[in-house]
Parts: sequence; structure tokens; C-alpha cells
Amino acid sequence: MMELRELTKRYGDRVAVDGLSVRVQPGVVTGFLGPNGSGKSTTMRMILGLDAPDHGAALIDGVPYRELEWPLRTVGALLDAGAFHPGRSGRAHLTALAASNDIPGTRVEQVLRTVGLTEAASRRAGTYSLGMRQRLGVAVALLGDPGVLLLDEPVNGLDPEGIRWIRDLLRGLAAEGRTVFVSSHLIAEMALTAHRLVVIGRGRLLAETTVAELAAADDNLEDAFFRLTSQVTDYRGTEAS
Ligand SMILES: Nc1ncnc2c1ncn2[C@@H]1O[C@H](COP(=O)(O)OP(=O)(O)OP(=O)(O)O)[C@@H](O)[C@H]1O
Repeated sequence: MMELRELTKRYGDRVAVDGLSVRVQPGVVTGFLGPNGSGKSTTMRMILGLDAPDHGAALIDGVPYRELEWPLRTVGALLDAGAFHPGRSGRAHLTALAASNDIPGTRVEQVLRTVGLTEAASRRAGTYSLGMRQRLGVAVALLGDPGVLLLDEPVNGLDPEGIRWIRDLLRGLAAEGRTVFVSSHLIAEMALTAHRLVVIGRGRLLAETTVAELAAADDNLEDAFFRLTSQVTDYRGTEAS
């Protein structure tokens, strides 16, 4: 279970996250949607203790991330797929993380198999393609067999097979009773992956509902999303002139 209580973050006079209160339930995939700059990454960073809130709190199983005794065994996160030493192999990266979190080494081979990187595990991670880096990031998230998973744009860089794989993986993890919170810009993909949605704009909660309910409010989920966010979209392109 994960709970955001009036979570607020300011950068100078800009409010990036503005009094966000949400309970993210276990057992289903919850999608986290919002236009560019709406505060999704800032929210994820605060949940993971990488940014301190100015007000409010993000709680995992009732406590802030920084107070968790074994963070990797409680929360698995994929935020920045490039966050590893490029000279280390995928296996060495996972082995080091496992050792520092008191996770048995056998788990490393399990997660490598889950993400399909067994063959590439001894190669330097710096030589991995974008999709392979995403897979290594997912392996890190799964390493501690956590009850809560937090993923920022997990399908970024994945091929169609990889996109379907991550969709099935996330749904399977939720079906095991885990809390799965996943941000994405791909509304059609969220419609296939998520059961619930949290939609924000300019750091504020716009909707917390099911995919089915939101889609039923308009012709489809995309139209419903545009209607919700039309007043809070800061960055819009125009046609080329
Ligand atoms: N370190 C920072 N310093 C100053 N402003 C920041 C910082 N990080 C984020 N912001 C601002 O906070 C707001 C929210 O940004 P954030 O990256 O959380 O949005 P997002 O929803 O993840 O965007 P995107 O969909 O484009 O990834 C934006 O206005 C951004 O410019």
C-alpha cells in the first residue's frame, strides 16, 4: 500500500506538486498520467526519498521511504534506466545491489531470466541498447521481490514484444497482490495495462478513478484525458509553418 498525503514540492516560486493526496491500492496496476511538466517524476522522486517534500508525506506501508529498513525489499523502482556503472556487467550490477541489501545471489539469475537478459548478463551494461537498459532497470526493481513497484515510463525504448511483455509482467505482479504504480504518456498502452488511473495536471489531482469509468465519460480514454487536462497543459506544439 502506498499513500500520498498532501504531498507538495516547490522549486522557487513554481509549485511542481500541489497538495497531492492519493491512496494507491494493492492488487491492481495504477497508471499515473499527466501532461509534460505536471509533476509525475517529482512525485515519484519524493516517494523514493530522492527529493524532500515541502509539505505532506509519501508513505509506503505506513512509513516514509527513508525509514524503510530494507528499501529494495519493500519498494522496487525504475526511474532512470541509465542509472548504473557502464563498465560493469548487468550481472555484476545486480550482484552488487543484492549483496548490499542482503538478497541471496540466486535471485540475480532469477530476475535476469524474468527480464530476458541471461544471454547478455556478462556484457558491460554500457553496451546495452535502450531496451536492454530498461530491462536491466526492471530487473533491479524486481530484485528484492518487493510488495510495491514504482515505474516511470517503463515501456520507453522497448520493442512491441517488450511492450507486451512489460504489460503482462505488471498485470501479473499486481495479480499477486502487489501495489504497482506506473507513469506513462501512452494513453492507449495504459488502457491495456492499468485498472485504475491517477491523473494530475500542474501538480494537482484531476482524477482518481478506474480506466473503465474514465473512458465511459467520453468516447474513449484519450478524449477523456484531453478533456480533463485541457486547462492545465503547459506545452503544446503547433503545425510546421
Ligand atoms: N530540479 C528542478 N528544479 C526546478 N524545477 C524543476 C525541477 N524538477 C522539476 N521541476 C519543475 O517541476 C515541474 C514538474 O516536473 P516533472 O519532471 O515532475 O513533470 P513530469 O510530469 O514528470 O513531466 P514529463 O511528462 O515531461 O516527464 C516542471 O515545471 C519542472 O520544470
